[in-house]
Amino acid sequence: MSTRSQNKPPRSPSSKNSRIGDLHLEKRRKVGTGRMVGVANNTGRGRQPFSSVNNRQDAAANAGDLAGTEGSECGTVEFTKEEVEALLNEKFKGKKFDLKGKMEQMNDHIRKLKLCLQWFQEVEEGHIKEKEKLCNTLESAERKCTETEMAMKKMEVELNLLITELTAKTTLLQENLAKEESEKLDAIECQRREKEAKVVAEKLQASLKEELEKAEQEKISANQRVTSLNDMYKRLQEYNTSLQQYNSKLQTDLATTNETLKRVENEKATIVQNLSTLRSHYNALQDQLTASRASQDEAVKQKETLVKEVGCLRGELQQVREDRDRQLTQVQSLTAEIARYRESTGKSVAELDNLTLKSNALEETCSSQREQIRILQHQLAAATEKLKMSDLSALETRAEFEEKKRVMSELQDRLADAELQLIEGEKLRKKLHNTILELKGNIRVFCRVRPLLPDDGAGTEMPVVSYPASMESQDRGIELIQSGQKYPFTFDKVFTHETSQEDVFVEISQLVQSALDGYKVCIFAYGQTGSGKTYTMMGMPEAPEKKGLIPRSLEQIFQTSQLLQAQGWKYKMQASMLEIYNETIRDLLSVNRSSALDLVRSENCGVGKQYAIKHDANGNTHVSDLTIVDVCSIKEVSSLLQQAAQSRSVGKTQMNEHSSRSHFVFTLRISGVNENTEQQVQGVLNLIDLAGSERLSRSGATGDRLKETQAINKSLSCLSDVIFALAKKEDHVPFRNSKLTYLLQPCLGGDSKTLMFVNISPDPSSFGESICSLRFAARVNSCEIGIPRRQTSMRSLDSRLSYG
Ligand SMILES: Nc1ncnc2c1ncn2[C@@H]1O[C@H](COP(=O)(O)OP(=O)(O)OP(=O)(O)O)[C@@H](O)[C@H]1O
Repeated sequence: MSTRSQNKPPRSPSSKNSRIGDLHLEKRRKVGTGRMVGVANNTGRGRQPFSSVNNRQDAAANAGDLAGTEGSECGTVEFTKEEVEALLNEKFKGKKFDLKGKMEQMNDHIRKLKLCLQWFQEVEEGHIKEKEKLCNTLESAERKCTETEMAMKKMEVELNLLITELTAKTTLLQENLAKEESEKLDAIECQRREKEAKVVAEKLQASLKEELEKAEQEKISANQRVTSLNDMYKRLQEYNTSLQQYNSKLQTDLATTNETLKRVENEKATIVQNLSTLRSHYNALQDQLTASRASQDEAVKQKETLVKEVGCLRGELQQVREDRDRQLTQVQSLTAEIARYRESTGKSVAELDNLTLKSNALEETCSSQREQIRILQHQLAAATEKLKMSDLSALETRAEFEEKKRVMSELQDRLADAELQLIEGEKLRKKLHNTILELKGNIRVFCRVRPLLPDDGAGTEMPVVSYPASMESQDRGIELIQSGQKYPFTFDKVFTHETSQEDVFVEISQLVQSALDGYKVCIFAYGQTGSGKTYTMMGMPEAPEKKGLIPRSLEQIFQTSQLLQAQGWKYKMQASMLEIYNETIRDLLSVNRSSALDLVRSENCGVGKQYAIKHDANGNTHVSDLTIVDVCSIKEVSSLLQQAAQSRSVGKTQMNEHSSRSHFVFTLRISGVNENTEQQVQGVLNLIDLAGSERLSRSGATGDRLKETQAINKSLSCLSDVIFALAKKEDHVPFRNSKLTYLLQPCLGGDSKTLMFVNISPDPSSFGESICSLRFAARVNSCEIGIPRRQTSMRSLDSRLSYG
């Protein structure tokens, strides 16, 4: 057993070869011959059932024994390789002319050969049945996988629709809520303003009330003053009346006095008359004077008394007059005082009027303010009502919102459940996908035939490529035809010249997806120059439908990584691009533009930047000093691809106008971490466009081109050496013989998922190269590499996203 196979993990029971080996073992046990010499060991791989023969004679004798004993007993005989070889090499013994003896020996030999043939047919049938069984298992697994994928996609679409609907509803509700909230805020603001206005109005009312009270007080005091003035006026009027009465009394007294005076004067006149009478009488009396002197004296005395009396009366009158004047002065002063009082009363009245007016004005202001207050109160009541209403509606909206929130959280729970289911489904899908890949073999080979080009020798010869129509090799078989002879090949998939770029990509999209799941994935295109490798890998990026696998894979990687964000995955991508030209590595993303010159110098003088390839324990490849660029979008990678395309070594050959003269290696390192599960994955996607193989005789190359072609052919032959060594499970695999094989070591000999495209030209003149390519591809197809291993771990607290 080789060192490589010792290191390999135990093979799964589903492994095709071990199952065939087991079948053999079982069959042998059934036969019960006990002749299990080396079968279990040697047929364990299913590919080399026979060990080399050391002693052919013994083996032939064994075969003879076998044919003689078991063949007759059981009808089924098994042969080892040694036995078969011994049988084939068996020489007839006996004398030269013992024809009978030889005849018998020949008959015996023919019988053994028939038995051997019968055994071969049985083994072949067993193989075919097993193959059919495996095919059926594969188909059912694929069907299951497709169904699961369909269900997942459907569920995803439904969930996306649900999420969109919910998001729209939430937005609407949030808008409504925001509207309601703003209305509520407006109402609150309005209420606040109204409250302020109310407070101001109340303050105003209070101040007005105070003023009113003051005015009323003033009014009361004024009224009191008016009342007191009125009282005084009344009293003065009364006094005036009493004075007038007194005056009139005095006038009456004066009149009485005047009457008395008149009476007195009348009396005086009477007296004078009396006097005259008396004088006459005097005369008479003179006579009587004497007689009457006495009477005269008496009369004089009387007169004196009367004069005294008149004087007294005059004094009295004077006194009365003085009294009257005094009274008059008093009346005048009282009148003046009354006038003054009247004046002051008038002033008070005016003041009172003024105050009344002011009071009226104040009352009017008060009433208008009251009216205003009433309106404001009305408005306040309306605003409060509105506020209540908006509070109610806000409550309703809030309740509705809460309800919606509850529904939403329910839906979110359901969504989370569905997402969990999705994750589970995704896990199942990955598992199934990996099982399928394991069943299919870890290094798979797809064949692609390009269409005939105008420059090809179309129509001059018969077509060289055909596709068998049998169900068994549908989409998997290809036949090369030359001179009526068919050379059939079967691969994992055969794409005809009509297959579009998209259809090709569909077949590898799952493999690309594996890189995101933490696998190392390697896809490379192999074929003669001009067979469509660059078209397959890069395509024509300017025409979207003709985009090749590299841009399509990157688009898928970025799109899927975006989608996986919903499941908590965060990815970091780093891209690097290099070419191997004449066994020298060139960094295609180097900013140092002189690298091309370096290259020429390095080739010619053996100097220049040396990029060293190293593999670590995890099977990760590092190229020292290589530019690694962090990329976040397809746009960034596209511009890097453009930059690389411009730096690539391209030349014109007789077979291709723009021939890639180097191996182009695009590497995308993917580091993912799941924030929810703390799971970490590290995948690598290697996309390689190999330089075209070319026969020197056909290439017509000379000088540098010849050197290039030789370098290309050498590295490709190193690649085939590696593949052959792997196929033969040799102890030593010459990975280090070329930069290309050393770079691809983890993909070819490690735990990567590797896919090779073998590109074929349908041009009849390329038949030779095509058959070489197909034979090489068939060899690769039979090659086993390690079981793909996913690079996954759990994130520790302080770990960072980094490349190993
Ligand atoms: N499937 C296809 N459909 C249409 N045209 C194709 C297809 N495959 C290849 N071609 C055309 O064939 C020509 C050669 O293809 P391409 O340059 O891809 O070959 P190549 O194998 O990369 O050659 P080299 O090894 O010399 O670089 C190009 O003009 C390309 O457009």
